Amino acid sequence: MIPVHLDRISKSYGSAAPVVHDVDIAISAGEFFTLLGPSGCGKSTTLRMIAGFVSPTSGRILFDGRDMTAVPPNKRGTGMVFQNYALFPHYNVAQNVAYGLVSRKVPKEERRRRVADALELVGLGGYAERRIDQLSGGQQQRVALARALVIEPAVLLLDEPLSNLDAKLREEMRTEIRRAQKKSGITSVYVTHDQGEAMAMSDRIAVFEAGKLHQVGTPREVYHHPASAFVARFIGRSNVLPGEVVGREGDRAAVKLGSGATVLAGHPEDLGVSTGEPVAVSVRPEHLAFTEAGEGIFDAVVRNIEFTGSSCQFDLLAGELELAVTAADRADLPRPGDRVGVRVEPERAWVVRP
Ligand SMILES: Nc1ncnc2c1ncn2[C@@H]1O[C@H](COP(=O)(O)OP(=O)(O)OP(=O)(O)O)[C@@H](O)[C@H]1O
Repeated sequence: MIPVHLDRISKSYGSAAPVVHDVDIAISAGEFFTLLGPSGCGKSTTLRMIAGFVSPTSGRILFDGRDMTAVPPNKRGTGMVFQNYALFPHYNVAQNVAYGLVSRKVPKEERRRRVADALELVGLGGYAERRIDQLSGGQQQRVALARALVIEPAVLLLDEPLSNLDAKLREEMRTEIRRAQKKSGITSVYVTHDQGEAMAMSDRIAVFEAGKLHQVGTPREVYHHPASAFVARFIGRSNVLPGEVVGREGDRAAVKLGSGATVLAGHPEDLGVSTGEPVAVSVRPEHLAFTEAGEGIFDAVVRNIEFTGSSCQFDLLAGELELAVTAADRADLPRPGDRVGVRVEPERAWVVRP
């Protein structure tokens, strides 16, 4: 188990704006760490810099304190799992998994044992002799994972490994990947654009937008204390409410919203919030609740309701501001066209960078 440090790395192609900009991340030994963001945000480029397929324009990649920036990919001790599996179709399962051991000249007996262990680890114990084209997509991805794990890499790198699978299989496989990673203890870096996947699997998540790192935190931290409006909206849903700081109470800022109501909101330590400053406050839909009109932070009209089974999702209009509210299903909920008051659950408002 080794730590990985991305030491202020940037990447530019030609004279265009950097696709990765001054990213500094310290990944702990044994951690399952996810690079998350929308398409084109630079997460795959960052992963490729860790693998060594792409050289940073500036900055360094350190494995266990050792500078790997100039070390070629095959000398870094990384295992890769790709979206398209990249298996050899004319080899059977065991031959595919053994590939990296053959090229490392591992003796035959040891090879056989390690391949069997790796297949066991990914739940493919009885599949050694199967042809690749006789496997489902999920099984092929397990083979790809076993092939990466069998070489006992120092760092496991996974680039959107589940995007070719259907939704149900994706959920099963993310549990499998996490289980295998925990068992092997290998420091892992996972790339995805799927926030649900990132939340479910990761020890910590780095959220990227347009080459810039917005936040690094545990799933709970990025959900409850997003650093920016982008993170608040990208991780789950959020109401991002514009307002102005009018004072403080303890460690929280008093923010006057457009409706004239004031909310107390926590804020990131490094975000100075002084009186008079325009800010945005993030409140999750499940942290807004209904009250009598005139009693909350907003008066609103119910525009639409969606029943999802476990809850009801309300779209409201408060003046020109659209609000999302999630409530547990019950008989006395408001209906479309009703006028309602909306209040914030205590301690649930959070100041974010605009
Ligand atoms: N070889 C290259 N030459 C020029 N531009 C590139 C090259 N590789 C990537 N880019 C650009 O860098 C940006 C980031 O790409 P990257 O693949 O890292 O994003 P991503 O977040 O992984 O997106 P996706 O999920 O779509 O792969 C994109 O705008 C892309 O067009």
